[in-house]
Amino acid sequence: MTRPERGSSVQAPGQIGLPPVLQRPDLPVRARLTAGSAVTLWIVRPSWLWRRELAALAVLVAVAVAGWLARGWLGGLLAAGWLASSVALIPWTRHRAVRVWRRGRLRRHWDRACRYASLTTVNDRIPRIRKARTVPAGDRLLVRVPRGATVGELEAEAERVAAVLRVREVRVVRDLDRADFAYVDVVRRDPFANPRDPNVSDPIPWPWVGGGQRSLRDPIPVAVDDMGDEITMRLEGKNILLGGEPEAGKSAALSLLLAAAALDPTCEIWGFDAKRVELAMWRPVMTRLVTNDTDEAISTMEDLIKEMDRRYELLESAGRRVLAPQDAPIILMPVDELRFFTAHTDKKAARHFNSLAVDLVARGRAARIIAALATQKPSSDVVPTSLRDLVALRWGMRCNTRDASDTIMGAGMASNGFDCSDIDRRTRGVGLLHAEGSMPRRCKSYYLDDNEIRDIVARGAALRRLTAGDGWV
Ligand SMILES: Nc1ncnc2c1ncn2[C@@H]1O[C@H](COP(=O)(O)OP(=O)(O)OP(=O)(O)O)[C@@H](O)[C@H]1O
Repeated sequence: MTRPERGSSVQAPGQIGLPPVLQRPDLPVRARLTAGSAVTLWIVRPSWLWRRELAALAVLVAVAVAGWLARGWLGGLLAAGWLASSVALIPWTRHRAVRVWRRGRLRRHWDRACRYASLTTVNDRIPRIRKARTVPAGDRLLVRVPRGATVGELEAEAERVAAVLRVREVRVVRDLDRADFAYVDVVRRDPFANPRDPNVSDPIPWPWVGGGQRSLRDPIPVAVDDMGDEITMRLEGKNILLGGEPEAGKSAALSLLLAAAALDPTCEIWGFDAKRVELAMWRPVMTRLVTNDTDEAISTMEDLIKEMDRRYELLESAGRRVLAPQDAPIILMPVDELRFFTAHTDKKAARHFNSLAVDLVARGRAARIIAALATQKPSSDVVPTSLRDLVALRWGMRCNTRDASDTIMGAGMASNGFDCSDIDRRTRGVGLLHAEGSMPRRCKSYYLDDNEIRDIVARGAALRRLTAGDGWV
């Protein structure tokens, strides 16, 4: 007999003239309720889920009974009151009690959500919470799926689980080493929304703001994700593309990379700034700065390509494939407002710039030349696919459309749920950061104000003078 499709209905044979009877043959037949299963269903399972609360109640009752036995009913009342008020008044016990109660409530809600989402196995097991921690956006759980189930099934029902839990979203990511473990993010709120004034995006200070010398080879802290975890970025051997609508926070994000480069005195910065004011503050630590002059931009690009070829010749003559730190400095090439150069009205100049940029981005990584390209118009005429696909790191701030989002994040990303046009316009600096080998993460960049930038630039310039051999700073 062929099994009808899930959710379909068939007409049962009935008497002629009666309305058709719809059946749901796909519904599982319930087992008969025995005394044992009733006890399990209505007593054992709820008691297990309430076990911590029941244990606390049992202790309270035991203390009250002890008091009653010793001093009568007044003694019982006083003993129970003393225990309850001690737990409530001592901060340590109060926090612990609240935490235990919250965890218990989370487990009960999770249990109910999994059962409503039909995530039970044939022997009535559901994915179990092994660890839980509270994060700014809600809860992060480590969940183990029971035998016979897969993490994929939990992922497929994430939306249903979220609806039962009454939260914004439930995200499921399988553990790389264990197929039965999954990280589940229960997103209850937007941690980047400012509850005091939703129109103001509260800046998060950059952890390296007050520090001394740094290396661009180290992981650079750039953002905090919505689970409260810091996101770092390794720039060496990579390129990065930043895109988003005006005022979305691209220049602020780019300034973090510039700040890290400024604090590394061995690093050279060759900047392209079509708006003239975005990189102007960094001029003291820059080797070259091109503004809105396409001819100069092209000749600087050509110089960079010459430098790249010189580095490859050096490697060839030394019989090596990898450039050592002492061979040549890292060059950071920030471009603020890519559109001005790649989609310039002088089509010939724009084509020339594009071909140089593609060559530099394609071959520059091993020669330690890092391109950091920012654009406020993420469209294919501004960011040619031939250029975008060579860039490993993508950072999409709020975009106007799904297409614009896909131009930065990659084709099809928006329909897979990674859509920068979903980001709230008011939460400036929030975006999706897509690093190689991982899924894009929603995050908010750290922020440097003008005074902090001035301070970092002064320190960077002093470090450069010191490295160049000047005895004074
Ligand atoms: N991470 C952040 N935290 C807090 N505020 C931010 C953040 N990033 C940006 N902002 C706010 O948004 C404003 C615009 O940021 P920014 O200049 O970086 O945007 P942009 O995308 O480069 O804009 P444009 O394309 O017009 O140059 C900043 O002046 C700042 O007030």
